[in-house]
Amino acid sequence: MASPSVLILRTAGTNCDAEMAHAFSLAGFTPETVHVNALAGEPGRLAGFAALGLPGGFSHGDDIAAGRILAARLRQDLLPALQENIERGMLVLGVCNGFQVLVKLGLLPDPVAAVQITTLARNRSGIFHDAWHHVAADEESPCVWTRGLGEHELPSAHAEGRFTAPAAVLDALEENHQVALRYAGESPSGSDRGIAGICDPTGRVFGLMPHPERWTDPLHHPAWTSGKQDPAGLRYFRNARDAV
Ligand SMILES: NC(=O)CC[C@H](N)C(=O)O
Repeated sequence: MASPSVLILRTAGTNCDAEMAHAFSLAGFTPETVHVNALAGEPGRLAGFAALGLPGGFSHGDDIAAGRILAARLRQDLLPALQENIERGMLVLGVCNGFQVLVKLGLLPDPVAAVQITTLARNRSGIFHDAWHHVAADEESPCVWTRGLGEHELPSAHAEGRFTAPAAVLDALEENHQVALRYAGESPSGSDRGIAGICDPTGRVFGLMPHPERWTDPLHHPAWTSGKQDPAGLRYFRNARDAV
């Protein structure tokens, strides 16, 4: 079978696009990195891709709030095209700044409604947090990206990672198993209910604050010399490949 293609979306300030493209290619995808200006001029291009990746970084300098400006740009120029392609089965992954964009655009938690009902606020500590920690996937979640992952480690690097929403929204997300990923220990950001990542009701659209694309090789882990390292980050991308 031909290698499925993934569109990696970038704009001014994106800085994790190369790592994300590499992770997808290790899992068997053919990545193509496209600037938002090019895609906005030709939204029909999305139809040629099996998956869409929104990488981490500091899009538009995190001005106003992280992900806010790119989300507004996507709402203005690409929202119907994104919704149509999600509806036909396109997989979507937002990592860190990409998760912030998905949440602020409202593609998470529900791409059909596309209304913002959750946010990623400043970390409770008030500082940029950069460390490895334990996370746990909800095995009952429909999320295709986290299938079979259980508890594992991932690195994070963010200043605005505190997932928060009204209690009724959090209750609904938990009930539907849309909280696909939680911090297993203390949340580095102070997220409500330890939330690290959520998916849409179909499980195909997924966003998370930690960076799976930064752990695709045993040598990426700080304890690599212990020799016990199975790069869990790569499994997210392999799961997507299996789901295509
Ligand atoms: N690594 C990232 O994508 C960082 C996201 C965003 N700039 C923040 O600091 O919260």
